[in-house]
Amino acid sequence: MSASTSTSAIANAGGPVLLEAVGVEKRYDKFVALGGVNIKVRANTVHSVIGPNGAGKTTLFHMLTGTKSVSGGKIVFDGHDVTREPDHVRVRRGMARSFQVTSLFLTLPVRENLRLAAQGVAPAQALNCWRQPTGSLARTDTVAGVLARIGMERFADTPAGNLSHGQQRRLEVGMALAARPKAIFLDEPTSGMGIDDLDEMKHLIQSLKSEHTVVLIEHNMNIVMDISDTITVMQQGRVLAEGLPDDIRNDDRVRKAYLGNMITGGKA
Ligand SMILES: Nc1ncnc2c1ncn2[C@@H]1O[C@H](COP(=O)(O)OP(=O)(O)OP(=O)(O)O)[C@@H](O)[C@H]1O
Repeated sequence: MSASTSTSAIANAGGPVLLEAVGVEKRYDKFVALGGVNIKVRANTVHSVIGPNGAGKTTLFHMLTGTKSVSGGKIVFDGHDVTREPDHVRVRRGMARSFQVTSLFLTLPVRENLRLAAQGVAPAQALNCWRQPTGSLARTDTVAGVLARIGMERFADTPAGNLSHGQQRRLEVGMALAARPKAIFLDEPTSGMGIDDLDEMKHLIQSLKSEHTVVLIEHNMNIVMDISDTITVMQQGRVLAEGLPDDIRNDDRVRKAYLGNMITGGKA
């Protein structure tokens, strides 16, 4: 299966295209990190990006969310050409990215973390007294909704630094949700998690697509195969294949390039 032959199956999954990258390139001097990536993410789906280390997954996230500029190509989000827009403008358009633990205020309770995120305050800005929080001051409803969504109501008053690793990872997702985004970008949300936390994170991600669109980088193939509507496989800065989980699982080139033992138990 190639990216093109699976298009008809993908066309039936999810809503209209919310995010599209066309021929996106990223070069670092002569090194080509992305060599012309095309991707279409449909609304209210979980769209996973997988591939071996160094394939360009995180670089693609940087391009889509605007944390780094493209060397070529085009990115359209929610009907707007956002290719040259910086990340904070894309956030206002409805993109949110979940960063790792560094995005938490460790000494503040969970509820306060979410309240600040709902106001658009990131830790990097917290000490910048010149920059006012945006939005209404008390986003009580948003915070309550997010607490319920991430299943952390009983930890609302617990300082983020006292949470377990798995709970902190869920709170990071909550921080992104507090901005009430259309699309949420999760970069390895299960990394370093124990088995119990994995299941909760899996259900949380799956639950998000009723109200959001999820773009996910994830190395845990059980989770990817269980919850993805569409999977894009990257290799050496290009899209190797795209399709439904079953298509990807059975794709010979994907098995050779990446999955192999990961999904077949060594019987590939
Ligand atoms: N600032 C940079 N300067 C030069 N090369 C870079 C830079 N950032 C990333 N790269 C290179 O681009 C390639 C893609 O990196 P990227 O982090 O996007 O891969 P990845 O698929 O996310 O990998 P992983 O699964 O290990 O996180 C790698 O070879 C990496 O070394």
